[in-house]
Amino acid sequence: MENLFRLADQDQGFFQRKWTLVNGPVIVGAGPSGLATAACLREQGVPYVVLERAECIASLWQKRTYDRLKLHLPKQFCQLPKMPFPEDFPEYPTKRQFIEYLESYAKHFDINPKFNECVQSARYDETSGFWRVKTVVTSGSNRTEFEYICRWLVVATGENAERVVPDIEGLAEFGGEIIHACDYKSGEKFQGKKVLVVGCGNSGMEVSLDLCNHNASPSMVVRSSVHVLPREIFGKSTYELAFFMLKWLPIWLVDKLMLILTWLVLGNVEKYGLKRPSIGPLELKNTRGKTPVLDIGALEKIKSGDINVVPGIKRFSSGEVELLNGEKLDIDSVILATGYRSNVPSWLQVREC
Ligand SMILES: NC(=O)C1=CN([C@@H]2O[C@H](COP(=O)(O)OP(=O)(O)OC[C@H]3O[C@@H](n4cnc5c(N)ncnc54)[C@H](OP(=O)(O)O)[C@@H]3O)[C@@H](O)[C@H]2O)C=CC1
Ligand SMILES: O=C(O)C(=O)Cc1c[nH]c2ccccc12
Repeated sequence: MENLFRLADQDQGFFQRKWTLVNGPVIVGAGPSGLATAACLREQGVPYVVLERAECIASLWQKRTYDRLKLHLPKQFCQLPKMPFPEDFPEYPTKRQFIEYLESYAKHFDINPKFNECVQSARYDETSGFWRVKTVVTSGSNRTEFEYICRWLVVATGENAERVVPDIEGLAEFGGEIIHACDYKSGEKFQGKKVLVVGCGNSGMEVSLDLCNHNASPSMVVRSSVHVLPREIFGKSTYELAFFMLKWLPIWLVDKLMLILTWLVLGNVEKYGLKRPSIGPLELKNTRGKTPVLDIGALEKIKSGDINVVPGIKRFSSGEVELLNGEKLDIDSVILATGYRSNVPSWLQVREC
């Protein structure tokens, strides 16, 4: 303890840093994982503090998702521990239903995150055996620095904390609207527009489909390769099937079987410009974290030509994009479905081994 007080005192220089000793873990992030951790600790009677940079739980779900979003894995794979989804939820809950469930989950387990509190750094102090977690609390234009001292740190900030915005030549000269997929809500305002969707992950595919459904004309950039799988294979969830097979079979064999089954359901998708990676879908998820696309209708639109699949981008110019094959397209808007990244490396200070 003496060590601890010395530690906390070091920083109390010109302006006083407020600090608290947490008698249990500090959980960073009030998304599904942070909430699940907090609920399990609550049940065990372990105290904790949840720190959340946004002013609400599950901010990615509440603020950075489009209207038509549904879970694309069956509900039994997405519910949090100790409280199942309500019986009347459909197999694939909507974003609204999922948020509603998370809100009632937090309420049920009496989880009260500290909102608007952003972790700046977390460092483990070997001498004292404590974590030192520095935060900034924002309230209007006020910023207050704070520090938590705790024995355990739970990192629950996810893989999608920050948007990835690529630096593509000429993007600044394009002149039309450019948004990231996290700011896309619906295709309504793109009616009649020619839209370039950059990226063909689940976001790129679903945004392109939504644009079609709102009578816009999307071109979707596929710069490398992508695994498109059906959401269901012969009435069974593809994810469930893969999950089941993995109990008995090695991953390479499950990958082979999944690709055979996928071929039976979807046919050869490479002829539509959707080249498959050389590594199987599960192996790719495992080694590179790249999620397969679970098709919910975009493929039909690609086959019918309503979604135009195009190769990588060379450069943008005013109202136009030039592709790597030399083709030039007139476009009105650009949607960057270029993915997300974790922000953990920017604040978690771990010693290099
Ligand atoms: N219904 C659901 O449950 C949904 C789930 N998700 C999930 O959210 C997570 C994020 O998905 P998503 O937003 O699609 O991001 P992803 O990281 O999965 O995909 C990003 C895409 O952008 C491409 N890309 C990146 N930079 C460029 C560039 N400069 N030029 C051309 N293409 C580029 C990537 O291509 P490359 O592969 O060549 O790098 C890739 O196709 C995933 O886990 C996904 O499964 C997303 C939407 C819906
Ligand atoms: O949606 C995600 O983030 C997933 O991880 C889905 C997923 C991972 N591995 C799979 C294998 C087959 C189908 C879906 C998935």
